[in-house]
Amino acid sequence: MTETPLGLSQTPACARALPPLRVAVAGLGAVGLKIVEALDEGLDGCVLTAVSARDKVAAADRLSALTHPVPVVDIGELEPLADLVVECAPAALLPAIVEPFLRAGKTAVVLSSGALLANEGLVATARAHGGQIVVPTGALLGLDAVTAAAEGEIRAVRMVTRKPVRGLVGAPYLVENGIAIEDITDPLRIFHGTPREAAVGFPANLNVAVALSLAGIGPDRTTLEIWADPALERNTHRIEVEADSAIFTMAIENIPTDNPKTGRITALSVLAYLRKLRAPLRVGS
Ligand SMILES: NC(=O)C1=CN([C@@H]2O[C@H](COP(=O)(O)OP(=O)(O)OC[C@H]3O[C@@H](n4cnc5c(N)ncnc54)[C@H](OP(=O)(O)O)[C@@H]3O)[C@@H](O)[C@H]2O)C=CC1
Ligand SMILES: O=C([O-])CC(=O)C(=O)O
Repeated sequence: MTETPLGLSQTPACARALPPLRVAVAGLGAVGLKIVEALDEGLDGCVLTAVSARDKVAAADRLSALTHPVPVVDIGELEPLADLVVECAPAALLPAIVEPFLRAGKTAVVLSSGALLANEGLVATARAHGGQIVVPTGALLGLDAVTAAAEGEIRAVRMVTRKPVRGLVGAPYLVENGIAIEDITDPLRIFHGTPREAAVGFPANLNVAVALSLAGIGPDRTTLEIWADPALERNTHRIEVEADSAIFTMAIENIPTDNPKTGRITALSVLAYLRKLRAPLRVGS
């Protein structure tokens, strides 16, 4: 046996090791492509077996550098090819991607978590067939602490999101309410409400608020402010939780990907989750 830096004994590889988990990725944008590339480079316990993209020709080009090429198929064809799907596509596609996996008793990792609120039946489908929907921490932080606090009593969860203007333009809430932010010179509070309302008004911008609400006291009791800030370069989220076990404040400044709405840490959160699935030492819940 060898000693690891943790002082834990490193035993020889287990003769009864589980086969690698077959992973499919639906959507090859800022999140999906990063996950695909990392899986292709090798991630313990997982193997990429299929991807889905809107434009298969463009996808073939994006995937041309993969060492282990995988089929590019329509989202309805993914399920037989994998044990788990990572949904990282536009929110409207959530049920079409996730439902076949849940019906087969498999796992669906959901990035478009805001769309779960309009598709709550997916939870019943998972329950009925032994599947599981996983909402990763994504672009946020501390959902382990929030779920722990929810085992006791949480009195309040407040979130304030500040984003650069380019991370918010085009959101339906702004269009429908005639709120123009393109030329603002000072920070502007553009929304004050609940994650349920934000999931409708900002479907591509505030998945994090819905994820937080599902971890804690739900999409109607969590409060949310959204600010457009022309001086910001990063998507920032500040969260305050008051519970009978603890009072805590968390903040994150997300460096955007090529998609200004999406932080770099989002894909990394999924990779961390996948790595834990077959790891002999698992840190964090
Ligand atoms: N939970 C969280 O913390 C976070 C969640 N998100 C959410 O995750 C999701 C993915 O984000 P991101 O990668 O930045 O988004 P992108 O817009 O960069 O990527 C989405 C991809 O889905 C592809 N797509 C469109 N239609 C289909 C289809 N029919 N079949 C397969 N793929 C399709 C798009 O292709 P094309 O470009 O050709 O149209 C695009 O490549 C979004 O819903 C986003 O809101 C993002 C950040 C954080
Ligand atoms: O919630 C989202 O969809 C994205 C987000 O705020 C971020 O990346 O910081």
